[in-house]
Amino acid sequence: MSDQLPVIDLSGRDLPRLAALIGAACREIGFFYVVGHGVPQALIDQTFAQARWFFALDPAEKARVAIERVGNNRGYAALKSEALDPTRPADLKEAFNVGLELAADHPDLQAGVPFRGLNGWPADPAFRATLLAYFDQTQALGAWLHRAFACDLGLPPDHFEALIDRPMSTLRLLHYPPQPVEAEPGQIGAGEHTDYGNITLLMTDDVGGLQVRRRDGVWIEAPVVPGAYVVNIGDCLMRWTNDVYVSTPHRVVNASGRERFSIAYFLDPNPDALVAALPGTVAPGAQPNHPPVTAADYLAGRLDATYAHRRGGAAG
Ligand SMILES: O=C(O)CCC(=O)C(=O)O
Ligand SMILES: [Fe+2]
Repeated sequence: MSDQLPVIDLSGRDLPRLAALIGAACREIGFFYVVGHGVPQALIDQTFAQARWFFALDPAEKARVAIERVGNNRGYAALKSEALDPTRPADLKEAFNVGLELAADHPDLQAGVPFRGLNGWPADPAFRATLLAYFDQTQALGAWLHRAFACDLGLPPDHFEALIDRPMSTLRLLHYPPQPVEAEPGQIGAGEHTDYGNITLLMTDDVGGLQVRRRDGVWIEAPVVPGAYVVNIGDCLMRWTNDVYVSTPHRVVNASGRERFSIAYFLDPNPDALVAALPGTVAPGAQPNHPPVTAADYLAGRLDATYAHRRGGAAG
């Protein structure tokens, strides 16, 4: 079994050829890098610069956009407020989440569509503009990857298009302070977990620390590949493909002695997308592995299990 994750060059966007490479990675390990992805490096650099600016703000400023206040899984999640692996102490990371940006009078908000809500923004308009531009670029890249998935699965390339075009996606800035000496035993940057959505597009700085658990249980490093996105399959797409694609456990151990920044784009489908075994993924005569569920119900169930601030019927 390889101890390296595949690196796939998307330049030229040759769909049938790339779909085969991407599909193989999704079936075998559920993790791959993409280069030639078309997201401008300048925008990536600006987004990291904005992340550094935001996480350096006073605690009181960050608290103004706290996830508990903003709601709908948006805003600032403080250090040690989450445990991705509930059997371990809380994660040594802080985060800032952005969802699909809607006008205050958007009908989805009046209608109470799940996961629709207003983003909470710190005062600097450049922060908002940069993050929204980045959100759009990664959503577009993710949409193209879904064309490749469809092609690999024997479906029309646009199969997912209308199911992911008003997504519940979250753009998440992450900051991992250097692992402190007083960390509790077993406390790491991000505990072992699988992601919840369809795919995650992860950009990291040069610090490293992402680890991926191969299907034989062995942990391997996901080294920094400058400019590349780490793409991984989430549980929702695994379920949608009737477990043909695999979501793979991963974690972050920041043993570098330096602070670490990363930017994750979690691509979740539209709230009302029905996640039911895709045509061709169930063997003739067999039953699907999972009952159908809407993408919103599925995501809500997964987030509720991880985040204390959502428990007890709170709207956010
Ligand atoms: O920061 C990273 O490198 C990965 C974070 C991650 O896996 C997550 O937030 O789901
Ligand atoms: Fe993750």
